[in-house]
Amino acid sequence: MTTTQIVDLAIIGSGSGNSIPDERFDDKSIAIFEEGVYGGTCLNVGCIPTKMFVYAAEVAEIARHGERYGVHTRVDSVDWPSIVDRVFGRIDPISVGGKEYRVDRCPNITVHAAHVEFDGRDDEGRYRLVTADAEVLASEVVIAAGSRATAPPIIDQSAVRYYTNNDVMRLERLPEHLVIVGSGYIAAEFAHVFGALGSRVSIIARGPALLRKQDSDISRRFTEVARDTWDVHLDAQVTGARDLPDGGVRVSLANGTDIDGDVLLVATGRQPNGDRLNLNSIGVPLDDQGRVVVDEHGRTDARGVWALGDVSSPYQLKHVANHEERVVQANLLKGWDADDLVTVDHRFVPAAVFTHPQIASVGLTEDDARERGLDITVKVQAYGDVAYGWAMEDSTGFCKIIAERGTGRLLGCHIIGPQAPTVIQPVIQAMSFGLNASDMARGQYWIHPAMPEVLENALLGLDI
Ligand SMILES: Cc1cc2nc3c(=O)[nH]c(=O)nc-3n(C[C@H](O)[C@H](O)[C@H](O)COP(=O)(O)OP(=O)(O)OC[C@H]3O[C@@H](n4cnc5c(N)ncnc54)[C@H](O)[C@@H]3O)c2cc1C
Ligand SMILES: NC(=O)c1ccc[n+]([C@@H]2O[C@H](COP(=O)([O-])OP(=O)(O)OC[C@H]3O[C@@H](n4cnc5c(N)ncnc54)[C@H](O)[C@@H]3O)[C@@H](O)[C@H]2O)c1
Repeated sequence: MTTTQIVDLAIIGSGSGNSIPDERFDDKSIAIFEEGVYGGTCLNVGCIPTKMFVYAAEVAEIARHGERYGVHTRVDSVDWPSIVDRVFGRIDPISVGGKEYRVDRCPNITVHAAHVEFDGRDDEGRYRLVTADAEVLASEVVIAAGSRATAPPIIDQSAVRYYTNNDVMRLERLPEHLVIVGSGYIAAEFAHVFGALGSRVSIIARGPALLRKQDSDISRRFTEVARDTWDVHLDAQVTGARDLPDGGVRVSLANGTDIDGDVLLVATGRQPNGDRLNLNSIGVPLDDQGRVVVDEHGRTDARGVWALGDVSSPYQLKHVANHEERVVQANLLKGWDADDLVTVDHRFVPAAVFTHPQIASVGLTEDDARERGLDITVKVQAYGDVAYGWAMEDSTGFCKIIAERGTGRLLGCHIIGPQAPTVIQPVIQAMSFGLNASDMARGQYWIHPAMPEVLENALLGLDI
């Protein structure tokens, strides 16, 4: 039987959307819809569990290479089931607790554990949201429905058993040989995790390099390191995939190569979930990438309907989804027509790939800057040429800074090497607050001999 509920606000998705209702929303009736695990991607199948596995992988890497520094360590064995238990033994209760909090301790909030879609508007202009057993009429709606893993049709339609980030972290056994299709963030992070923990890893990339959206020098260096570490297939076109009688999988390539492994991971991008919301019924368009179209305040074309995060953002990153959530949250409180609505800030969005070596970036790549016709100066500083990188005997890491000649305006920074996501943070700060390269380099102390000296030396080396 269908029940009907009338609410002030409906929120689709319990990832970043779950952070919207705080005490300032206590006087509003709210419905939250969640078709999957409460808490969304980052908590359950994204950032948090992956980085817990990455940390275990780092521990293994350090143990494996201790010999080089005169410390006699090695990896005796890896207890994969206990790693899985530790990770999800900590994460699952957070999801359960988050849902219980909303259900039991927020009297103004109803949680619908169901898939929801729009079904137009009622006579009073409220949005009609329908699940299998409920109808909710909402004055305002926040679409925070995220994105989902996609697989190329050749794999999806082949009936081969494949994994995505949703289930690969819960494998019962560590695979002997993991085959990964894709060469972006998720491929790079899981190659590191499984490789360091003891799996043989094959990566199948359709292009000539891995992590091709990075600055080309970073992508090139990472590809070199990856080829020394894993079995990497570049310019490879998948022509088929099938299960093998022994329980393994075979991925076939156009050049005639068959890659046999025991687990296939597909990491070929994530599709925004706006196509599963019947948005036509309320006149909200998707752009050519499938994202819900929003203005700089998070408003869609339908009055009272807002969107944020992976479903609408050009950046599929949690810190961006969090930022957009805070913008939409503030604007909901101000009101749709307020003349002081908060604006999203996408000027300097940083990102990091927690693979090995770590990678971090902010701003323009060198190619982007040149394509824009900017007059630039570029400095590449090796980790091995500053004290801490030298102490580590690092031979692959570097920091690349791109600045505008004449003004010293910082345009981009790209780092590959130990602690890259931490080392880059001062550049994000400088760019966000308008500090130029010379002032940043000379206007502060840099702790000696800490890793950020790689950044200091890169800045000092610019020919401004
Ligand atoms: C493996 C992996 C690792 C990642 N690591 C990082 C990282 O290290 N750093 C980083 O910044 N970002 C990372 N990301 C990206 C980050 O997880 C996402 O950008 C972020 O979680 C998006 O948040 P969101 O609120 O937009 O969507 P989500 O958290 O995905 O929430 C959307 C929710 O909506 C629900 N939903 C969708 N449609 C409906 C519907 N019709 N009805 C009901 N419910 C619905 C979904 O079930 C989901 O729970 C990673 C992603 C993955 C996959
Ligand atoms: N550390 C982080 O911040 C982090 C970690 C994981 C994921 N994420 C987010 O999640 C998003 C999704 O990650 P992802 O790795 O799936 O996507 P991605 O966009 O990073 O990489 C997709 C890869 O799949 C390849 N590909 C796409 N279609 C293909 C096809 N038909 N056949 C073969 N290869 C194909 C692309 O060439 C690319 O190498 C990322 O873009 C990122 O925004 C972030």
